[in-house]
Amino acid sequence: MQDFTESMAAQVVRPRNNANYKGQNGHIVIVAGNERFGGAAIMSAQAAVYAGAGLVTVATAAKNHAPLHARLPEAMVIDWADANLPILLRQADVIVVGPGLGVDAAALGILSLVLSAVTDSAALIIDGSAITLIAENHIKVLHQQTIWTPHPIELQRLVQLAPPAQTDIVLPVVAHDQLPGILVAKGAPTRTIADHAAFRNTSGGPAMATGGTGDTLTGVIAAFCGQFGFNVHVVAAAVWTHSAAADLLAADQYVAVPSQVAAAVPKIMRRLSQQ
Ligand SMILES: NC(=O)C1=CN([C@@H]2O[C@H](COP(=O)(O)OP(=O)(O)OC[C@H]3O[C@@H](n4cnc5c(N)ncnc54)[C@H](O)[C@@H]3O)[C@@H](O)[C@H]2O)[C@@H](O)CC1
Ligand SMILES: Nc1ncnc2c1ncn2[C@@H]1O[C@H](COP(=O)(O)OP(=O)(O)O)[C@@H](O)[C@H]1O
Ligand SMILES: [Mg+2]
Repeated sequence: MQDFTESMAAQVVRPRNNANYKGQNGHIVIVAGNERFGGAAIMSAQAAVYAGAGLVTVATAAKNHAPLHARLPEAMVIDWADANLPILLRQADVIVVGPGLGVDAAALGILSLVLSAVTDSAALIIDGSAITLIAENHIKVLHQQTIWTPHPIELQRLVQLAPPAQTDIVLPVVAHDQLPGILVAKGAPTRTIADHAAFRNTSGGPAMATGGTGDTLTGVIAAFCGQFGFNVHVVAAAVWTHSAAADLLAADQYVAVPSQVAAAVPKIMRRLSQQ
């Protein structure tokens, strides 16, 4: 497994053309946030906006609409029970499903809807509750452009491998056999794995050990795929950038508060683009 460094991230995050417009930077649809976990949807959406997504729409429980708009006016919103959601999902360049989704019957229904609406050309980021639901219900995901973002316990649910067995040698084999697309095995360090490449992240640290850090990562990965395409280097660069933003805060804060991490991402992207 190869270290993923700042100079590798700088090969992904290049300066924008002068004529660049929002339609070229990806329409992201984030399906997230039940009545308890609205914050997860807000953090994912904030990170997507701050990492440069062209358009961000959040499909979430009705209760979360006003708080989302108050915190993040850049994001659009749709009720996740709205009959138009499948149309929106079919228009998306990148879909995030799972942060704060919950694991009840309603959440399972929404996840099934997403899995049936995603088009072949869209990237699909599966996180949090969606991973737990897929594992518990033995759902087979066939979508090729999938990005899985489990923490070690979610990964254990998914592939029946306890955290100590999630080694650099074993994970690529298991990912190849069981998970289509790209695996982001979060931890210290996070490893980003595809069929022909595997990277160990070199940024980040324990200041990130707080609820919401993973929700924020989903938005950064989504925005990177929306702007730079779907491949393992782009995803590893998103992981590096998210943790580097946390490192920036950790230089003079004990805790890298997730919404502050999102707010620091544009600074890191600017630094990368100037290299
Ligand atoms: N503000 C919010 O709305 C938040 C919502 N969240 C959502 O809440 C749902 C449940 O997620 P959770 O991850 O809390 O619950 P889970 O039940 O999936 O996993 C939690 C368990 O995993 C363990 N764990 C996590 N990382 C670990 C590591 N690196 N090594 C060893 N053990 C580890 C925890 O200690 C805990 O026992 C998800 O949908 C998530 O997106 C969380 O992100 C927290 C914040
Ligand atoms: N000690 C640590 N060192 C590096 N990264 C960490 C550390 N602790 C947590 N993280 C990062 O924080 C994130 C936690 O994700 P997750 O558990 O899904 O959070 P949540 O679901 O609460 O948003 C991952 O990206 C993980 O790599
Ligand atoms: Mg999580």
